[in-house]
Amino acid sequence: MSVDAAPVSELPDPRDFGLPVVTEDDLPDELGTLVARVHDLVDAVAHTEAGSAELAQASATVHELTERLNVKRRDIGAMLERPRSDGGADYETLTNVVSGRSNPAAPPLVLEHTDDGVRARVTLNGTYQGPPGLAHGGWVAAMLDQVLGSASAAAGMVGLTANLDVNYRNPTPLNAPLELTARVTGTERRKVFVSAEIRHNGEVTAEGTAVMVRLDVPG
Ligand SMILES: CCCCCCCC(=O)SCCNC(=O)CCNC(=O)[C@H](O)C(C)(C)COP(=O)(O)OP(=O)(O)OC[C@H]1O[C@@H](n2cnc3c(N)ncnc32)[C@H](O)[C@@H]1OP(=O)(O)O
Repeated sequence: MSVDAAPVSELPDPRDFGLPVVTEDDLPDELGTLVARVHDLVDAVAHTEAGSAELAQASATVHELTERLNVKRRDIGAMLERPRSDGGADYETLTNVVSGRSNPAAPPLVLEHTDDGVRARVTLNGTYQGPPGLAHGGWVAAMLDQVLGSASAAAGMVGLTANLDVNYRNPTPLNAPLELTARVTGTERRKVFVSAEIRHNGEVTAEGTAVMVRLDVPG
């Protein structure tokens, strides 16, 4: 097994897969503000103890807003194109549920490239609760899946997760800063082997490994 990453400049263009592509210029600043506020709204709804009248009023307001926003909907599968300093481009799924820029359900996870892979920082609010006061194991796996896939993509190998293996070492806390790290550990034909960890205060709460299978570019 060896690490045999393709140059990042060879990353596939989502347009070749028939996916719509938007740029940061297509995203108004107000969308970012709305996403952050709806993210907070979900947490507020999950934990409110407001009375019936207040709840009825809030429900009507939210319903009206939903109708207004649904008048003009973006196509599902839209990809956000971000220019790189070397002239190439990075792509991310705009509504990705873990890291999507326009998805209020995303934690949101802020990701950066490192010398050996990727690092992400995130704080999960009470919306991501599983056991009382702790992060849901499914979300822990989802976040690991995301950084594992991103590490593969960062190495020039965009693929889908074929296999994901998670070990929960310690409870993952809510409302506390978490750090995720991931890297490619090897390749074999179209298979990309990746590993990742989640840490809180330097202590590993969960670790994962995955087999990503590289996408075949159409044509
Ligand atoms: C920037 C990106 C961030 C993305 C982060 C999020 C990542 C995700 O959540 S992806 C979504 C979840 N994953 C999916 O939906 C994938 C569903 N599965 C599939 O589509 C297919 O099974 C797929 C694409 C993985 C593989 O199918 P296919 O392209 O036909 O590959 P196939 O020819 O069968 O296998 C290729 C190699 O992978 C291996 N392989 C296939 N499945 C597995 C598996 N489950 N476990 C281990 N190895 C596997 C095969 O053995 C073969 O290896 P070898 O070269 O040694 O013979």
